[in-house]
Parts: sequence; C-alpha cells; structure tokens
Amino acid sequence: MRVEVANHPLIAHKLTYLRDKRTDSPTFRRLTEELVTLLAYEATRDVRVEPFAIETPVAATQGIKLSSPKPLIVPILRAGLGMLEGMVRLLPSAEVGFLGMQRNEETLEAITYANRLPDDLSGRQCYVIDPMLATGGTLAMAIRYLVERGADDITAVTLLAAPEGIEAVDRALSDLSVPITLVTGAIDEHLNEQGYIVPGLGDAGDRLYGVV
Ligand SMILES: O=P(O)(O)OC[C@H]1O[C@H](OP(=O)(O)OP(=O)(O)O)[C@H](O)[C@@H]1O
Ligand SMILES: O=c1cc[nH]c(=O)[nH]1
Ligand SMILES: [Mg+2]
Repeated sequence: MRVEVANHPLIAHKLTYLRDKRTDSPTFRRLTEELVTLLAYEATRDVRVEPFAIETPVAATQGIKLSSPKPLIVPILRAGLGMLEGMVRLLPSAEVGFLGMQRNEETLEAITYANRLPDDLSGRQCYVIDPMLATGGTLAMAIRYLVERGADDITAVTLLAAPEGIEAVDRALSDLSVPITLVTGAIDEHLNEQGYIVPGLGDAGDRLYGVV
C-alpha cells in the first residue's frame, strides 16, 4: 500500500482543533469537512481522466474530463459519513456507495451490518472514506470487499492512522494486486490497549454524532 501523509500547515492546524476534547460536535463536523476537502485534493491526484475537446470563445483546445465509469466514493458508516460532503464537493459527478461497519469494542473485530454498493465494480476507481485507521481491521475488510466486486484501484482517505494499523492493512491485503493508496492527515504514535489511536481524537463517530 502506498502511504501519503498530507503535510500542510492548514491540515495540522485543523487537526489540532479536531483533536482537542473541548471541541464541540458542530465544530468537529465543520473541521472534518474542511479537512476532507484538503485531503481529497491530495487523494484525487491520480483520478482517471480522458481527453476532451472544447472551444473557448477564442479557439479550439484540448482539455480533459473525468473518465467513465465515474469514481465511486464509499463512506464507512457511521463516522465516514462525516467526510462525505467534503469529498462529494470535490467530485460532484462521483457515485456514492455505502458500507456500514462497526468494530466490536472488546474483540476489536469489525463486522459489516449494511451494504449498499453497485454489484459490479469492474474497472471502478474507489475512494473509501473513514476518519480513523486504528487496528486496520475495518479498512482491510472494506478494501477486500470492493476488490472482490471488481474494483481495480482503491484510495483510502483517513484523518488519522496508527502505524500498527497501516502495517496490518498491508499484511492483510498482501495477496491483492490492485493498486491501493492511503492518504491520511497524520500518522499518530501508537494504539492503546483499547485499540484507540494515541494521541488521536477519541471516538470519531461519537464526536461527530453523539454517543449511541
Ligand atoms: O481500524 P479499526 O480498529 O478497525 O477501527 C477503525 C474503525 O472504528 C471506527 O468506527 P466504529 O467501529 O467506532 O463505528 P462508528 O463509525 O459507527 O462509530 C472508525 O470510524 C473506523 O471505521
Ligand atoms: O481512536 C479511535 C480508534 C477507532 N475508532 C475511533 O473512532 N477512534
Ligand atoms: Mg465509533
């Protein structure tokens, strides 16, 4: 997996406020959206395009446009929903599929409880969005699922990632030959015994939407 940490002072600034436990839900949601816009710019560097001929008021010229089939954005519910608006703003013609996944708080294993994706993803470029890559179990399962359905180019966008989780995703997907990229706002220090990213930001889903 290719890993890119989006180094930018604005990203570091917004992440600092996002991490702060005093930041309330409305501010957390707004910062998440703003961060996604910056990360999505980085993550879409290799979005597929094709030549497109146009005429300006002055002359004919050759431009480019997004190729078909259009990219598929896959937010992992629940916390990934907080990143959807920012991602769609940058890729308004993309389609959106949903995966509902939840980590068991004791075993830290992910289960899939909802799935609304096109059956056939052959030739699709997919952007998986989820704020947190902790043990990596959720992301590895999501990516394998998309590849089994035919996706042939996957970029995951996260706000934070743990080094242990990145390694685990790499190991878990080592048999796959499709290009996989991770674009993240920061790689934190480590995971604690409860599987939380340290220093992290706590539970992203709860901070976005409240404790359920
Ligand atoms: O890398 P992992 O160890 O698998 O953990 C990361 C997952 O945990 C969080 O979701 P959570 O299970 O809390 O669900 P939620 O979005 O509904 O809060 C987060 O949004 C990731 O999906
Ligand atoms: O630190 C963590 C780890 C998993 N999920 C979160 O929301 N936060
Ligand atoms: Mg959660």
